[in-house]
Amino acid sequence: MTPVLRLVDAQIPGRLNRSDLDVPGGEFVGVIGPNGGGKTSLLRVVAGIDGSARTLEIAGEKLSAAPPARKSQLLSYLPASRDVPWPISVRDTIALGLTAPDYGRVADLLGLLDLDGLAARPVNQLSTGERSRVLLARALATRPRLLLLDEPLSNLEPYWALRTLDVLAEQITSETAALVALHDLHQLDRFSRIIVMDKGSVLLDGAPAEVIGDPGFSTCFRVEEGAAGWAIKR
Ligand SMILES: Nc1ncnc2c1ncn2[C@@H]1O[C@H](COP(=O)(O)OP(=O)(O)OP(=O)(O)O)[C@@H](O)[C@H]1O
Repeated sequence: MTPVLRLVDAQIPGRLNRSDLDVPGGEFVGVIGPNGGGKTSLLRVVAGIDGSARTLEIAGEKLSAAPPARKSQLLSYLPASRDVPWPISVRDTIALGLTAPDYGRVADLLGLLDLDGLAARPVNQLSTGERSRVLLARALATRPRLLLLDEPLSNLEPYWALRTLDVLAEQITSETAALVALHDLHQLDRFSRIIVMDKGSVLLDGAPAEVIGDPGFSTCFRVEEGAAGWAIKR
């Protein structure tokens, strides 16, 4: 079956070393790694924003050949920055994620992320966590084949961090996948696969337990899991 993502020989000079990645449908992938490890760089090359790749195909389609409307059905990219300069409403911000007006879909997303009470507010006047939920709703709007989310859990209160993982897991079907950058090591079991980026390369790639159990994991993160939870590696 055609993978949702096929990436061959991707690189951003000085940031991302030559990397290959195959993501079949149904995968919910956590992308972790130390600061500067290359998580954002990997997401940006897959989004077609930075760098180059010999092959970058989403659901078998060459991303660079896709017209903008098709591109937004193939993938959505949520950048790590939550800055939004526009004084436009939450409802209209979510609608901007769509390729054609569909206020039924916007209403569903407002409900899904508990944003009904904020729908008429200017998005640039929300708190950072509130804005995170709006931008996530916008990223989900087209039901893309591939979700690329850079730290969607940062700035969220515990309830919304957990609920966001539930919402994301519910979006995954056999024909879609998600790559989610995060730092919270307590959430790794929620993913079907974990990729560890270190020094601009994929260091580890596998099921959560396999990756956490690899000796390279604690060396790279300089933390280790003990009876009392994660602690600095001595
Ligand atoms: N615009 C840029 N120009 C040049 N180098 C950059 C740029 N952005 C990032 N880098 C460098 O590329 C490397 C990878 O950065 P990247 O942002 O991909 O890491 P990250 O794993 O997402 O980090 P973090 O956890 O801090 O968000 C780092 O060494 C960083 O300093």
